[in-house]
Amino acid sequence: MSGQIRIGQGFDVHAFGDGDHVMLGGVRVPHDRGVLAHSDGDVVIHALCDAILGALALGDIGRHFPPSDPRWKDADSRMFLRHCAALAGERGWTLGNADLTVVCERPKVGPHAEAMRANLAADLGADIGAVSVKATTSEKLGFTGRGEGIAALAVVLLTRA
Ligand SMILES: Nc1ccn([C@@H]2O[C@H](COP(=O)(O)O)[C@@H](O)[C@H]2O)c(=O)n1
Ligand SMILES: C[C@@]1(CO)OP(=O)(O)OP(=O)(O)OC[C@H]1O
Repeated sequence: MSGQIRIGQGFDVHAFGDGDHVMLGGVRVPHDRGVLAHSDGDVVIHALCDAILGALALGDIGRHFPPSDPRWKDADSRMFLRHCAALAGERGWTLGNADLTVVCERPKVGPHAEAMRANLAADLGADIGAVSVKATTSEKLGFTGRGEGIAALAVVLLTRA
């Protein structure tokens, strides 16, 4: 294979707080808690942005969208993702695939995984078959197990001819 490849990984956590939903992969998932965040607190998208930025060696999401900047207050994280996808595209990189794991006891992610994949694939300009969304509990262990917060991990592969 004569093309180039790049791999990137991302991880994000948000604490639960008051609220009635969490945003996951751009999907509004009903829940008895919300998350504490400057933006809409979408851990899936934040981890995915960091994976893309990592593959590009362009820092992290906080460098591009500082939490101190009032422009990003309550921001729709899909805008962050489209920005990161554009940075990759401008440099000639195409998504090979993205694999995401959400870690929480609740809410159940499975029923929303297909809608999340569709949103993420649209924002990445990728085929939905290249975007995977999985979930696991942490078997009641740690901060996710105690229901204190939600975490997400992302791995991406970028390709360039
Ligand atoms: N928030 C979650 C957590 C898990 N799932 C689904 O349940 C399966 C079993 O989870 P374990 O942690 O007990 O292995 C998991 O494979 C997911 O399919 C979920 O949808 N949402
Ligand atoms: C998304 C940003 C935007 O200000 O803030 P938060 O929503 O707090 O999310 P986090 O993952 O903690 O940090 C990254 C920031 O760029």
